[in-house]
Amino acid sequence: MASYYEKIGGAPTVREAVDRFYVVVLDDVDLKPYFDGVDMARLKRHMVMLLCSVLGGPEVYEGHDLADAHRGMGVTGEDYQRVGGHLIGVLRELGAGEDVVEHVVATLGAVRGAIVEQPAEAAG
Ligand code: HEM
Repeated sequence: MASYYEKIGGAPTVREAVDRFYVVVLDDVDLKPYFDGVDMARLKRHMVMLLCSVLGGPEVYEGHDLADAHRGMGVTGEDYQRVGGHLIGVLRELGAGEDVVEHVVATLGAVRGAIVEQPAEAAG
């Protein structure tokens, strides 16, 4: 059975998704300030490896542990939801099926605790 990675078109699709993802994130005025001074080339490289491996590709994630990478940023639950929504949005844009989307949503749920440091101000 084809992996999610193969189904969406492998590394080229993941690279395109990550490029589009950070365009959307940096275009979001609530999120942009987090990325001031960040080496975006390195961040993209790490995000591509992470997403490839999450989707079942052969790439190995070599970035920092997600909790270490985000410690001290004060990422709120609301920010997290927005970032996750942008990622799902670009995956859909690139033709990812619901099975892929569900897998990524589940993974986002699983790593949320490592990244979020403050509760969302309000639900919904
Ligand atoms: C939604 C799930 C998220 C995933 C899977 C994720 C993944 C990553 C990865 C792989 C890195 C690179 C770590 C490294 O280079 O070693 C990173 C760094 C970073 N993330 Fe996230 N992230 C997520 C959510 C967020 C959110 C919600 C924010 C802020 C609103 C954020 C802000 C950042 C910033 C600013 C960096 C750069 C840190 C630095 O280089 O100093 N991330 N993230």
